[in-house]
Amino acid sequence: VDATSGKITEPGRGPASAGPPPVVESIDYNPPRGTRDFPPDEMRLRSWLFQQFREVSRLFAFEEVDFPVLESEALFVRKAGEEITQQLYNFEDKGGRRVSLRPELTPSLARLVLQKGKALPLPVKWFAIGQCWRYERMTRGRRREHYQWNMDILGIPGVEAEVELLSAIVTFFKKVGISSNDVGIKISSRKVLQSLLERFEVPPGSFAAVCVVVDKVEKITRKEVEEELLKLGVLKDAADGILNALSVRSLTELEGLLGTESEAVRDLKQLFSLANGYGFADWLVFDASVVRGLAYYTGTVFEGFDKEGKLRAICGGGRYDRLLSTFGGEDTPACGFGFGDAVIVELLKDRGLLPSLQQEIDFIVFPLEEVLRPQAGLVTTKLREAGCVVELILESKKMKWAFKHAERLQAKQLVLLGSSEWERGCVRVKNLSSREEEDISIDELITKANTSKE
Ligand SMILES: Nc1ccc(Br)nc1
Repeated sequence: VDATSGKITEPGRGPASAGPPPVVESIDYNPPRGTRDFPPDEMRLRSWLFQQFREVSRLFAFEEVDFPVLESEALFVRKAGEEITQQLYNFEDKGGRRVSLRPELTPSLARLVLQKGKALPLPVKWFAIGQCWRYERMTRGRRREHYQWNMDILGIPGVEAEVELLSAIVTFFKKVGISSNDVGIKISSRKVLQSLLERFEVPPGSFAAVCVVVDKVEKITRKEVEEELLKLGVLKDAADGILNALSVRSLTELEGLLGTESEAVRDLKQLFSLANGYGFADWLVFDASVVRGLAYYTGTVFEGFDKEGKLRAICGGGRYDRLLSTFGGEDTPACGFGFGDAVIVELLKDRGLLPSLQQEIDFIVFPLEEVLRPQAGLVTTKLREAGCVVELILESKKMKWAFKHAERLQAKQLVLLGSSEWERGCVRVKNLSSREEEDISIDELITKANTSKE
């Protein structure tokens, strides 16, 4: 590979007497458009973030699951006009199958639950962290992949499930240093919209599509929303009534609008009351305009938002009681959320809450003479067996290089093997912060290492 141009040549092509082999093509060192590499610094932050996701999921007694990033396209084809289904990263594979990179995890989770069938006791409490894809026209220059943390509860029809999920989200925020001054969670129910559509005699078959349009209300103008609603058979006065109703500012006002028998009002009152019991009601805000953009939500919907109003939704979720039956399964109550890896990092950056993450090296082992390399290997193995992070210098180097290397890696201690010390059964250990040094036996070194790791 030519170091500057990155051009590669195919070795061994053409007759022996021919000149240099032809350049076949140049390799672009950047990842495909809209995708990211994770070099060590970024990977440490991603691993830290996923560790927080996993720790919260563990505390809530959820089990981790995963699915193929490639799924049958049929899992995601829906007719409600969602952006997510219009940007499928889909194609026909070499076997002529219609497949797609997953744009979300919920349909895969539903598929696995249905695959397990009655053998799977309910409630199911599963979480997953997976890369999701969209084919965004590069005109908008947005990313085409992100990682999403999902938690889902299946088999619980009541808002007790939503409250657990909301508590998990709040637990995560608190764990990374975010408070209810920084972030809130908007709560509503699609049953609000359902009641309004019934009141205005909108055909029930357009419910999902209406939700998808109404979800755009903060992204496009009200006039454009009304035009899109009109195309779905929602007449002007109905559209006005619906959009005005979604601006109610309290559950009391909502009850005045929908009546005391409203399921939406009952669910939301119970949800807020339970959240109060858990101690996180201060994170929640009723907001009737929240509908979320996924067609399959049927009840409670929620989204995390930053109170400075600078960022896109941090996370979002809701109840999807009909999804499994649309896949041919039994009607199974379900709710869950998705939490992306991008907005949360922007928020942590903005709030100065990014953790400082360095590689942690306990020992650098350095044979001063190559003849002592096998012995250096022995010391290294024993230190690693004691649970220490050890960097063994793999080439013959000068002492000055070793010290600079230790400095760069911020290693704690440097173990030097020299023939005179070795003949006395010792190694020299330099503490790189205190600069103290001592000759100690290997057994003593390992004993100290074990003690430090207990
Ligand atoms: N659904 C989805 C997939 C990938 C990205 Br980036 N954003 C949303």
